[in-house]
Amino acid sequence: MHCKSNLPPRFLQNVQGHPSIVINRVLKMSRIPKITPAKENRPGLSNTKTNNVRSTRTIGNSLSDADKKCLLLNHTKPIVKPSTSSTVPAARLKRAATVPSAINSAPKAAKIERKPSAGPRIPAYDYKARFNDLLEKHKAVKNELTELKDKHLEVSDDYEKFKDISESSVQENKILKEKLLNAMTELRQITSDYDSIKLDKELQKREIEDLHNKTKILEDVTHSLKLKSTEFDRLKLEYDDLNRRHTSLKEETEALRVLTEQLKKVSAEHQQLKEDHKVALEAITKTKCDYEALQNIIDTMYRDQRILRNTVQDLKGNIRVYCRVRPPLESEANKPLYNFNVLDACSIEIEKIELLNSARKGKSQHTFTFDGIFTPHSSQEDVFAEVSPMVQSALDGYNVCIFAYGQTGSGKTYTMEGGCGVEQYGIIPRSINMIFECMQDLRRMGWELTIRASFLEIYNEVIYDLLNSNKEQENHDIKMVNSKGSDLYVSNLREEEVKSSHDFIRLLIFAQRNRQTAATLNNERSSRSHSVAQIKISAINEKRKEKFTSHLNLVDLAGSESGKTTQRMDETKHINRSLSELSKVILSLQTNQSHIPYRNSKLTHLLMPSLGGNSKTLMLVNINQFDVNFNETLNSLRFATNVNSCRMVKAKKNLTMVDF
Ligand SMILES: Nc1ncnc2c1ncn2[C@@H]1O[C@H](COP(=O)(O)OP(=O)(O)OP(=O)(O)O)[C@@H](O)[C@H]1O
Repeated sequence: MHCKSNLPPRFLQNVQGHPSIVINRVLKMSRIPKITPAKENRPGLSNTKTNNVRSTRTIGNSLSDADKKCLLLNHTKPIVKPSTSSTVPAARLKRAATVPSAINSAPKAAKIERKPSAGPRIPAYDYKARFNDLLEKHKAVKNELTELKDKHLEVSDDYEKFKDISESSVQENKILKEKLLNAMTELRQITSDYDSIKLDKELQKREIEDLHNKTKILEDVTHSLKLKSTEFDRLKLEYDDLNRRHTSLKEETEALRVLTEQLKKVSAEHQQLKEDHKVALEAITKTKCDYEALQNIIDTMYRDQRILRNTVQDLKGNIRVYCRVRPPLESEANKPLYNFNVLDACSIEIEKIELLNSARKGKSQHTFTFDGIFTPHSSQEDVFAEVSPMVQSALDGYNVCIFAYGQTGSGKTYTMEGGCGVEQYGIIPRSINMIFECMQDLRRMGWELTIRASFLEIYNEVIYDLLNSNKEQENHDIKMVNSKGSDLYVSNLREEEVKSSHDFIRLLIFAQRNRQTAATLNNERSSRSHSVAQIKISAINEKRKEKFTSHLNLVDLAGSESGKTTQRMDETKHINRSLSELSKVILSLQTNQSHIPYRNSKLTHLLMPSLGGNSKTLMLVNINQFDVNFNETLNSLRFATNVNSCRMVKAKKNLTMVDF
């Protein structure tokens, strides 16, 4: 490009437009003898070989970028030393070859131009014509010469310019050649580097491929390892499971072995037992027979015992009266006492010496005889020992009534209910204990017992249910169970089944509390009311086809002393009436009256089944030793003596035959 800028525009135009014409002109100029340019300054005309090289170089200088690239590519080919001729592509050789051929073709064209134009042949004899023709030719040649001279001048100028340009081009060419050589060296270096890089790259590529393959293999291995790991886990679980099963099987086997050994032993023992069993069975059969025989004997004995017991009771009397003297309490130590003497097991003597200044001067001495006397030293157990045959009678099927009679503070409640602790238990809790203890023996003899309990209070001839804690009490009337009138019941009265002594004690405590609450509401009511604990015993013996129902009435009577206030007068009226009615009933029974006035008071009416011929009655007359209560004590003892003098007819058992 640099070259182009140094050429004159016209030349450049020619060169760019028609390179062959320029070359022709140059060749033509080389034939002009006047101009003898230096051989080296005339490009491409000395010999073909040089021309070829030069023209190649010239052409190389004016190579297009594409050719240069092509050339570069040829040089950047792998390091194989090419032969000079074979490395040049055929196309390029052809192009290079066209340059000399164009140069060579220039003289031919000049020759053709100098040929005379073809016209009619001048005969040899026509010298004039030939001369004219020669003149014409001479003119033409002369003109041509002039023309050529002008052109020569013109071309000489161009040549000079071209020469300068050529020189500068040669210089440039040299520089470029050097540059090209440098570039070629660099290129070779780069090519070598490139080749080594390429090799490296190839190697790296192979390595990468290797690595890739290895990665792939590794991935495969990892995947297979993962699978193996999963398989391993599964197998481990299976192994653990199998191990466990193995252990348990081992244990089971061991246990089985032990069991087998035991089984052998047991089998031997079983055989032995079988033989023993056979012997035992024979023994049992024999024992059963003996047992049945014994049972019959026991039954007979029990019956006889019962008969005897009741015979004794009958002989003793169905109304029995005991006297109990309570000891003074610590708080009553300073109270003056009257004298009393226990003459024998059944007689008591009380004595009071009246002061000389009193209206009734002298000694007041009274002797009373009862079925038994309990001194202040007698324990609750001593008392119950005498009472228990009555409870036994209730278990034998008799109606029984046990009274505690006496003035307020004489020890009635203590005797019937008792104090705290088992030792202090009175007749009521001891009776229930005895009933439940005997129940076991009766069960063995085929008796099934049902115990029901109710607690009531009679105050001023009104019945109160002590198992009902409501202030508003329902009406309680004494009614007949059936038309025979042998059995009675109290309407709206709660009756609880008791399964144990504990059940009964719980109910007793509940009844006591209800009675105490009523007492606080109504001044000292507890002392002025009759308290009745009813125990109903229902027994059935399926084997013997017998059943009975008996009542055990345990009565804590109201204080028997006369009242001093108006209210007390009213209470005393009721109490005295009921006690006198009780006395009347007992006397009527004693004298075998056709009419027994049971219904004259609530108490006698209620106790009717337990006071009649078909019952047993025990009265405990409680007295204290206080001098001040001497007269009341005397009254109590007189009342008890009256009762004691009454001897009932032989008691009848409530036994009935049952057809199951
Ligand atoms: N045998 C006895 N041994 C010891 N203490 C007794 C005896 N008898 C009664 N007592 C005591 O005497 C006091 C009065 O007895 P208790 O309350 O039983 O008399 P009561 O006749 O029932 O009186 P009330 O008619 O007022 O109910 C009580 O504190 C009681 O513990």
